[in-house]
Amino acid sequence: MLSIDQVSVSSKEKKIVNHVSLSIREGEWYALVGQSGSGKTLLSQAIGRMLPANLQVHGNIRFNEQDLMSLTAKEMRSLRGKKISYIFQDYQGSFTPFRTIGQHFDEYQKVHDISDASTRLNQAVEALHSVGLEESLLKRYPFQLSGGQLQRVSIATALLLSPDLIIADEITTALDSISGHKILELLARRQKESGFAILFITHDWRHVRRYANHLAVMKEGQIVEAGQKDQILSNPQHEYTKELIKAAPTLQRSVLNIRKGVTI
Ligand SMILES: Nc1ncnc2c1ncn2[C@@H]1O[C@H](COP(=O)(O)OP(=O)(O)OP(=O)(O)O)[C@@H](O)[C@H]1O
Repeated sequence: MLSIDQVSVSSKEKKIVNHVSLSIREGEWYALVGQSGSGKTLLSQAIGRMLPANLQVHGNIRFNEQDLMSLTAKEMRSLRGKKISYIFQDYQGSFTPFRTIGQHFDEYQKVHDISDASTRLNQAVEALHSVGLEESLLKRYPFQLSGGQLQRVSIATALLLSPDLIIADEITTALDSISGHKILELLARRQKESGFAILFITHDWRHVRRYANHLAVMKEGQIVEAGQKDQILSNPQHEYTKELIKAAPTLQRSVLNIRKGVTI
């Protein structure tokens, strides 16, 4: 469904993402890991044409047989949210403090041409229920919600229009570990129900181990290794992947388990 072919992202000074290729299939949970600054976020922003204005992108990005690089800005805006949605680490930044949660939903729906007010309300209530939240939250302001609740609202909004691909960029980093765990369990449940694919950017190997089917390892703007998660965890080829796995102590046990044939 998503095919990235020889994509580079450059500033005037340097190439930051360097000829990256990867493809994500329907319903897949595709993890992208790698050191800080390796270009994971910029690559994910390039997909939705959300890059900062000082950066240029080259290469081919196809989504459901559509060439994303050739879409107009308007076509791209309509595709974002409907077909490809983002969930960010900085969920606070996704909300305007003086607007209620209901007004956030309403605005998002209006941008996507849902013109009937009662349809918008019903859809928002259903979306909140689907992430385990009460309808009464619609009247509240973002500061009246916990971090976990706000991130649930972000997920509900991202899933509102039933996209085919969710891009989730370190979505649990700002949460405590229990809230983070609940958020990922929720995302996994919604994925089972709806069948969307996820590009999942993370530093946490425990999350890779638990949720991903596929894995790509990025270093200094390039993908150094990609493949089925179990295969890479049990038999990493690149030195950098080996180093990363070694640096994640809890993963060591899991790798041993894979080698012994225990499912992780
Ligand atoms: N607008 C920009 N102009 C120039 N360089 C940028 C810009 N945005 C990001 N960079 C640089 O590009 C590199 C890659 O950034 P990116 O945010 O994609 O890394 P990352 O792998 O997502 O890191 P992290 O895991 O810390 O989020 C970094 O060195 C960053 O400083």
